[in-house]
Amino acid sequence: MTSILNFNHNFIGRVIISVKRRKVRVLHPHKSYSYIVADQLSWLLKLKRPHLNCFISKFAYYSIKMSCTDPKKVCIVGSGNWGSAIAKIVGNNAAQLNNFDDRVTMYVYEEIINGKKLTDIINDHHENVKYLPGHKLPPNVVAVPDVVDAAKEADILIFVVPHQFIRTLCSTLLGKIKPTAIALSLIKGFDRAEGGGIDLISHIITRNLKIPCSVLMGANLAGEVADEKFCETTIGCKDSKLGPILRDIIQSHYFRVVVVDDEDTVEVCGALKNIVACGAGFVDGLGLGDNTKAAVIRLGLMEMVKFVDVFYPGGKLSTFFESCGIADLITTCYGGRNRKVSEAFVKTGKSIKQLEDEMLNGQKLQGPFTAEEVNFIFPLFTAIHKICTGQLLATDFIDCIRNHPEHM
Ligand SMILES: NC(=O)C1=CN([C@@H]2O[C@H](COP(=O)(O)OP(=O)(O)OC[C@H]3O[C@@H](n4cnc5c(N)ncnc54)[C@H](O)[C@@H]3O)[C@@H](O)[C@H]2O)C=CC1
Ligand SMILES: O=C(CO)COP(=O)(O)O
Repeated sequence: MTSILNFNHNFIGRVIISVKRRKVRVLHPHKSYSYIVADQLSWLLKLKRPHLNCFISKFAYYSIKMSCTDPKKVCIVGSGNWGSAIAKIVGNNAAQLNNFDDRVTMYVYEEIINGKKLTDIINDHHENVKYLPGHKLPPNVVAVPDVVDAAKEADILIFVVPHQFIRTLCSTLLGKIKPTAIALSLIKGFDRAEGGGIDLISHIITRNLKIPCSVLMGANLAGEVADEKFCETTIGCKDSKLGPILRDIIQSHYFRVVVVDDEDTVEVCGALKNIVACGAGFVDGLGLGDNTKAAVIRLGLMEMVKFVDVFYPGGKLSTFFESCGIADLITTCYGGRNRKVSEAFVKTGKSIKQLEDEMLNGQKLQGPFTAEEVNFIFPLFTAIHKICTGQLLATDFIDCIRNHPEHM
């Protein structure tokens, strides 16, 4: 049963009581709202008189007022291909859901396109004409060229830049954001740790900005998400209170979220599958068939599992069966940019950098960088790195697969 009660003095909003769910919801005139556990106001529920204009005691009034929280402000740090596709979902959700502020800021690395600033184009025409042409962004998504201006008031920071820019952004943001903010990283990649080895991007964000950072990874080719074609994704979040908040701002009827607590494994999957996708591209470039590509995908998956075992012990095998694992591996090995450029690399003999510039119109590849960062121990990843950097011929790739320890 849901009852609506209007306060008849000191009006602060409407109270919706859901007896079934034992929750009291306060709708503030300024969109602030709060869920109050029914136990706290159980006397109110005991009235059981729907549509009653009731007298609220001072105590109840203040307890409701105090628990009214401001709607959460969201900032998207990044505006590339994926950043813009996710801005479409987040902008729509923020406009519809009471617990989020309508206005979503989006940090845009400023560029001049045909004599106009990209931020002006986005704010005037609601389209990122460079990185996601042909898709309208909701008008409540506001492009901001200064990352501090975009992020300083945000309660939720969604990081979605190519991983090579994260350290600079963190140092710019240090001390300039709300200490209570939380972060969600959509960035697939690693960075080099200062003392050697690799660093997870979410760990860099947490360490540098001193805020918790969860991750979102999945089989999510940006163009298909922007076209509203159905897909799944995985949020890795250890804090059971934050997971639902992050899911609410990101989930839509065509973008379904599963939250798991195995944060590090989710992130490692998102980074490593980009290396395997380069291998899949070599197979395509060499004209080898789907069976060979499947072998590369399988061996890549084995190395991903091993990588987690060695460097992030305690990770769950079940996480590899979420969207962030096998599903993202498959979609990227068939439809991603890493695959596409790697195929062209074999066919044209041009360098990866040259092809990235020629083929991606400013978008960035993550696979070759990541292969360089993990260029040790793992034979498939190492072979892919060596081919990307010209230390090995693409035609030698099959020998690497043939001699992989999995076949010994
Ligand atoms: N595009 C996709 O389909 C998906 C991408 N991802 C991941 O999301 C992350 C971001 O990817 P995209 O949004 O596709 O980016 P993108 O590949 O479109 O990269 C271009 C972005 O980099 C920005 N940029 C260029 N120079 C910069 C600088 N010096 N400082 C800051 N920003 C600069 C550009 O302004 C632009 O926003 C990556 O880690 C990627 O792996 C994840 C899922 C899907
Ligand atoms: O991560 C992706 C899909 O989930 C996109 O992969 P690419 O960067 O290879 O396009």
